Amino acid sequence: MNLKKRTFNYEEYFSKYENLIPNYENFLFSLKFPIPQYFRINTLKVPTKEDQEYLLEILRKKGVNFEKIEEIPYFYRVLNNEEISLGNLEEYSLGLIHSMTLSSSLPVIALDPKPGDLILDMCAAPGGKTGLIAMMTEDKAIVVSNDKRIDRLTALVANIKRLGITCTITTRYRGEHFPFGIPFNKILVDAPCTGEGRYRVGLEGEILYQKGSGKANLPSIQKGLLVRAFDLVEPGGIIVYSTCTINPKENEEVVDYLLRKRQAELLDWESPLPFHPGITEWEGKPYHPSLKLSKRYYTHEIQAVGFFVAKIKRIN
Ligand SMILES: C[S@@+](CC[C@H](N)C(=O)[O-])C[C@H]1O[C@@H](n2cnc3c(N)ncnc32)[C@H](O)[C@@H]1O
Repeated sequence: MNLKKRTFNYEEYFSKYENLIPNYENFLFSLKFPIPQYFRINTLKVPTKEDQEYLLEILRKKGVNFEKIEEIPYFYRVLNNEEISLGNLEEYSLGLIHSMTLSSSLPVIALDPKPGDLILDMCAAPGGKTGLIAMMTEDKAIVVSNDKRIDRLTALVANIKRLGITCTITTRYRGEHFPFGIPFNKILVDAPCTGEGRYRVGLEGEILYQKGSGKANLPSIQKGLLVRAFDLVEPGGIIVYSTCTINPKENEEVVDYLLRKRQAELLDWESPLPFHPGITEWEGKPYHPSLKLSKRYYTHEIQAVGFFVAKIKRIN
């Protein structure tokens, strides 16, 4: 396929969101800069304050400049982005740290995993959120980490091993067909999406990191995943639906679809990062008013990948 045919000018591409994205000009400007790298300390392998301080000191000595993220425990922002590749560090190979964008923690914070929970991570690979769930529950929940792609499952299993996690079972199903019979009390649907929250802009105004055009049916896949998650979770259980895209058709409209099909309600939760409420209308189509409880995160406001997060409760 001719790659040029797939790339768009960014101003043209994002113009449909001009009235949706706050401080739109700042948003466009921010796309010209790389998103900072972040890492988190893996407390499963580095549990004590003393060892954490020692680890940070070693990283400093190796030339990693970073600052602590006050809002989210154990996360650090790399300040000398261009000079550092976190994945090449020995501390990464040993599983003492894990690199993941800051906003990737938000769906897990919304899920609020606790020791003893039985959790399905429906689209789990390569495992950033599974790893954080394991860390937040001190490896004491049971986490079924599922993904449909074998190549990505390989990366997931490698990450689980590297991070010293023992509480996971990995499975390979299309989420829409994940089998019934396991009484999950929490399910994370970190859905495949167009990834607009990751897009950056090249020197000629071309969009970088844009995925292929074979994703046209994403909203229907996302709806299938979310409805199945609802049917799998126990009554009273929690589902978190998240994407790293801006498109309301992959976000609010998917949750709106669930609210029309099933007895579900949106829940509020305390966000550590600034957000904008979900929208209740797009291109003339009204969504359920409670969608304002979902949360939109924009790259230029959080200096991380843009995200959408909705916390949902199964009522009956
Ligand atoms: C946004 S990524 C997940 C990232 C992951 N949660 C993490 O934190 O590392 C979406 C994942 O969904 C998987 N996927 C796509 N379609 C799927 C389906 N129908 N069922 C299950 N997984 C699917 C993809 O292979 C991809 O790994």
